[in-house]
Amino acid sequence: MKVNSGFQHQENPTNDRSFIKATGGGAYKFSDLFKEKLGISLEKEDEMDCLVTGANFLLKAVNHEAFTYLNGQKEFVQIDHNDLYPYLLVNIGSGVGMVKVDGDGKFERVSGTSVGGGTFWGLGKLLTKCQSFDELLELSHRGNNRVVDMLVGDIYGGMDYSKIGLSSTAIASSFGRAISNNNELDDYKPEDVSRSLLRMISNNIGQISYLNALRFGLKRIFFGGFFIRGQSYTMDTISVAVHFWSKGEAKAMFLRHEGFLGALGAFMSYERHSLDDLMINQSVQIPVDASCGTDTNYNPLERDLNETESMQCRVYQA
Ligand SMILES: Nc1ncnc2c1ncn2[C@@H]1O[C@H](COP(=O)(O)OP(=O)(O)OP(=O)(O)O)[C@@H](O)[C@H]1O
Ligand SMILES: CC(C)(CO)[C@@H](O)C(=O)NCCC(=O)O
Repeated sequence: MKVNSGFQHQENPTNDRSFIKATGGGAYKFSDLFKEKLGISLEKEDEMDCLVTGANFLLKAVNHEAFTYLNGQKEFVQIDHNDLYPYLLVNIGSGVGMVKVDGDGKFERVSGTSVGGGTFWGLGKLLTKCQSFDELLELSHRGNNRVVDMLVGDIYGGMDYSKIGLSSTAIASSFGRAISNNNELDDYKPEDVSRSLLRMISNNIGQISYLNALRFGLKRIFFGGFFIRGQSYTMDTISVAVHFWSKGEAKAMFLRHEGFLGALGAFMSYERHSLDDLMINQSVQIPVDASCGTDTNYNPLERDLNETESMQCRVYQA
């Protein structure tokens, strides 16, 4: 569930309780709990509406919101407001949603995959016995996927398969090495398993995203969702997948506030008069570092802003 930071008291037809906007499945799932324990009503906003509203807002209002990430290099992308649409928004949460965005409030969910962040966390937990998502990520930083994955070179006796553009180090089959040598799970280091899993899932998402972009002739793919969390390896793998499958034609772009699109969208859906309070000469405080997670390499402010708790961005009235 994504909740926004706003909190309101309002005359409500049914009661006079406080309410907050909320979106995603949790807005339904935890509605009774919020009411019972906190006396707060959740006003449900559609998840896809909120995602798109949040992404559009960030892309238009926040300087240096989007960036590419390749070979450890982060490069901010200048967004031309007049040439933003159409684009593909890929939200990697527990599952993955792919949304073709054509404008404000104009979008279509064109695809999705159940192999997403929940898969990494769930399967990773089973395979490595780690206790937290951060621990699993930490493991992946130290691992070597080549121990677990079957590479093209493993199949071709160390050679590239250049005729179809596959180098000897390309993954031919994720987890493919585990079929050999009668190995058991215990024979593999959790670090290597975690890295292979992260690579498999990120690669797959990158590939499906590109194919969907191709399907609709979209030039730009923006990736969001809490799975990414500014992780260099995750972003690098997704970027490489998009680069590889598009033969360099398309670039993956990431959002600095990737985990907050839905919450921001829900916030934006407060009634006009409430939003007006924020507009004109006022600014919104958006947390910039809340999604940094454990990746010590991740600094969303790098080359852009000083280390501050929040950033200011102006909200313009349409
Ligand atoms: N500290 C964490 N604990 C658990 N999962 C985390 C953590 N940090 C990042 N994640 C990743 O974020 C994913 C959830 O992301 P997010 O909150 O955006 O999605 P969601 O709303 O649960 O899912 P969906 O978009 O499918 O509804 C998890 O599956 C996991 O891969
Ligand atoms: C079910 C939702 C929309 C809930 O956020 C998300 O987890 C998702 O897009 N899952 C992928 C489902 C699919 O398209 O196969």
